[in-house]
Amino acid sequence: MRMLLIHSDYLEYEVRDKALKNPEPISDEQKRGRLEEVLAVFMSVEKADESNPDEVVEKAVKEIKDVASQVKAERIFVYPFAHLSSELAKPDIALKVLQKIEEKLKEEGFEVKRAPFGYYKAFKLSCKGHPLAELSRTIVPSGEAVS
Ligand SMILES: Nc1ncnc2c1ncn2[C@@H]1O[C@H](CO)[C@@H](NC(=O)[C@@H](N)CO)[C@H]1O
Repeated sequence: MRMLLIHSDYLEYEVRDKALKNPEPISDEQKRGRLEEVLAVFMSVEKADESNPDEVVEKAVKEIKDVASQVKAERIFVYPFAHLSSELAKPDIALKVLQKIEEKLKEEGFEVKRAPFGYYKAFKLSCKGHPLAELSRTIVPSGEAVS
C-alpha cells in the first residue's frame, strides 16, 4: 500500500462520474464531503497487499495514528487514490481494506470520513505547509518485497 498524508486546513470532494463499472453504492449525502483541520490520507492498495489484507490494515492504521499524533490531528480523511502505484490491488479487495481502515480509526476515537470508492471526484485541499504536513508511507505485508 502507498499512502500520501497531507495535514490540511480542509479537504472537500464532490463525486463526478463513475470510474469503475460497479463503483461503491453511495447515498446522495455521500456525493460530497468536507472535513476541516484534517489529516488527509490518499491511499493506493497494491497487489502485494492481497496476500495479507488484515496485516496491511493493521500496519496502515498504526502509521496513520503515528502521523496524526505528531501533527495533532483528530480527524482523518480516508481517500481512495489509484494514482500512487502501478500495481493496484483488485477493486473489491481495495475497498474492503479501506473500509476496515476507516472502521479501526473510528474505534481509535478519530472522526473519520471516507471518500467514495470507484468514482472520479473533484476535490479541494488546503495543505498547512509545516515540515510534517506532507508525508508518504509504503506498507507491505510480511514476506513481500517493496517494489
Ligand atoms: N487499488 C486501489 N486502491 C485505491 N483506490 C482504488 C483502487 N482500485 C480502484 N480504486 C478506486 O476506483 C477508482 C478507479 O480506479 C479510483 N478513483 C480514483 O483514484 C479517483 N482519484 C479518480 O481517479 C478509486 O476510487
